[in-house]
Amino acid sequence: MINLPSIAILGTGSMGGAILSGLLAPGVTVDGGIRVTNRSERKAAALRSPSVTSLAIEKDRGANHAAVAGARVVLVAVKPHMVPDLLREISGAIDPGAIVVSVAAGVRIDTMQALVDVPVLRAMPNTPATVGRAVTGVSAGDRASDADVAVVTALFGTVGSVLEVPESRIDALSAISGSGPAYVFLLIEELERTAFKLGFTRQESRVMVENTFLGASELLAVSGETPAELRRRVTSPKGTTERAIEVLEEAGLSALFDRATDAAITRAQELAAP
Ligand SMILES: NC(=O)C1=CN([C@@H]2O[C@H](COP(=O)(O)OP(=O)(O)OC[C@H]3O[C@@H](n4cnc5c(N)ncnc54)[C@H](OP(=O)(O)O)[C@@H]3O)[C@@H](O)[C@H]2O)C=CC1
Ligand SMILES: O=C(O)[C@@H]1CCC=N1
Repeated sequence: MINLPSIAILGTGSMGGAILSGLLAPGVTVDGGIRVTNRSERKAAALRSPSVTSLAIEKDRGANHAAVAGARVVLVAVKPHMVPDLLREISGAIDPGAIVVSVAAGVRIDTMQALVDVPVLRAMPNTPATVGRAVTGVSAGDRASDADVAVVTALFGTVGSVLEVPESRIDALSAISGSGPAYVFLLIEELERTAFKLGFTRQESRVMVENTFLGASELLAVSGETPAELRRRVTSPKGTTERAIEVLEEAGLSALFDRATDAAITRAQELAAP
């Protein structure tokens, strides 16, 4: 059983919504309730339930204020460029004993602590949070206590595993696990496209490729082997896989991943100082 204190989620889109699903999972209780906000009433209405007070800015300009008042945890999950204005808007309504946790890429703790009087922490989850399989990096600012870190760890523990990292590492973590699901989905898309080009139907391509990814992930999870060893077991000496892997390596796959993650880190730095 996980017990969490009252929480407000400001911006309940892909990421905020995934975290909300963790709060609503069996075995999790939130003392004092869950309040969430969005800009549009359409989105807010879809999230409303006996356990969730869901407010829309377009219906009530004071929605964020109302959500934050009395909350012990204020989770900020709007787009990075909106964070400073949002914090300015709510700073007067945040309880003195509350903490702010932001999942926004790039936006630094110092920047946020300059706008509110309470401790600020950053968290970088990923969308597998929706199915309870997130990896979340958590960084605490200098105002945060061990108890604050424990609350945030418990919060993100409802949607997967948590790693505490210094803030200096969070952009790199974001480039790996925050963005990582998109890299995996891109590979799946590409392999499905290739299967279709080789003459399989869309449906056949999907069955083959998606089950290959799911099966390989499951094998990695249960076998206790390294990915390198599992790859070796597929790659028969002088066989067909060896030929395919040679092509990927000759084309510079390793260098491409280095470049891609460097680009994500550079973008996070740009978001820090828009
Ligand atoms: N998506 C991901 O994989 C990850 C995202 N993040 C971070 O999460 C944050 C949100 O990203 P994501 O969930 O993808 O984006 P979304 O666009 O899906 O969600 C943002 C939400 O914020 C709402 N919103 C807009 N303005 C306001 C406001 N003033 N007050 C309250 N809510 C508002 C939007 O409502 P409406 O749609 O009605 O306008 C929308 O539901 C970003 O900062 C991103 O860096 C971090 C890790 C992973
Ligand atoms: O693309 C983004 O900016 C966010 C942060 C990590 C994943 N999605």
